[in-house]
Amino acid sequence: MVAPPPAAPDYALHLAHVARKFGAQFVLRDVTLAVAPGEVLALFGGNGAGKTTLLRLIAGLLSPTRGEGRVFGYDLRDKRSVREHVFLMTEGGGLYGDLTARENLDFTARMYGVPERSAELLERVDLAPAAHKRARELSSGMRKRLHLARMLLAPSPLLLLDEPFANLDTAGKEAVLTHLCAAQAEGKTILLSSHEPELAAQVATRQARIEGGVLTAQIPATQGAA
Ligand SMILES: Nc1ncnc2c1ncn2[C@@H]1O[C@H](COP(=O)(O)OP(=O)(O)OP(=O)(O)O)[C@@H](O)[C@H]1O
Repeated sequence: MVAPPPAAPDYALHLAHVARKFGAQFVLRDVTLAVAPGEVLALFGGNGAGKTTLLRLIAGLLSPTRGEGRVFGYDLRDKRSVREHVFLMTEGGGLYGDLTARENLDFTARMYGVPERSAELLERVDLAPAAHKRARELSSGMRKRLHLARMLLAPSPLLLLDEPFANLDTAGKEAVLTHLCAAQAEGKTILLSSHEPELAAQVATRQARIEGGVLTAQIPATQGAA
């Protein structure tokens, strides 16, 4: 049975002993995590450690094999409510390849029920010249910029960002940092996975590392993650 959300949840995200396996292999074995509203948590871990799996699970795209979790008080099993509170940015998801960059943003606005402002957002992420290119014709860095524009459009209070700095040039990485800081200043809660500790540390209020299916370190950002 799915429990109702508390009237005033203390946490943006709360996970208790969450595990997830694919076939016989446990990718996440025992993840317990509490994230307060407004925190920016950077997740580190080697290739295949389970970062994307954890983000997809929090976004309601995967179910935990074991354990419990809540997003703003909503049980992870209540996927519809969870998805209403979460924006997930992953390399593979979220964009429609046959739609142009602009059409993707128009569609995102309609999906969230917010006013369309695609031209302005394409300017903000330096993608205006590619407005009429199909998403599948964009380079990976340009697709990342389009994802960033989608993030700016999303009203979701919890942002889950899978490697937001990957495949970007220096200016693009700076732009991501600027937009993340702005999102945090607006009160958003952010979980981001990264292989770039120096960049992530510039915006993270806390850092954690996934290793062997568990979170091995949850430390304040100032102490470093490596
Ligand atoms: N849908 C799936 N079916 C089977 N195995 C999967 C699935 N999704 C992920 N895995 C496996 O789970 C493990 C963790 O993958 P995941 O993508 O979460 O790692 P990651 O930490 O994000 O890695 P990277 O840093 O390389 O992006 C990998 O061994 C991967 O092959």
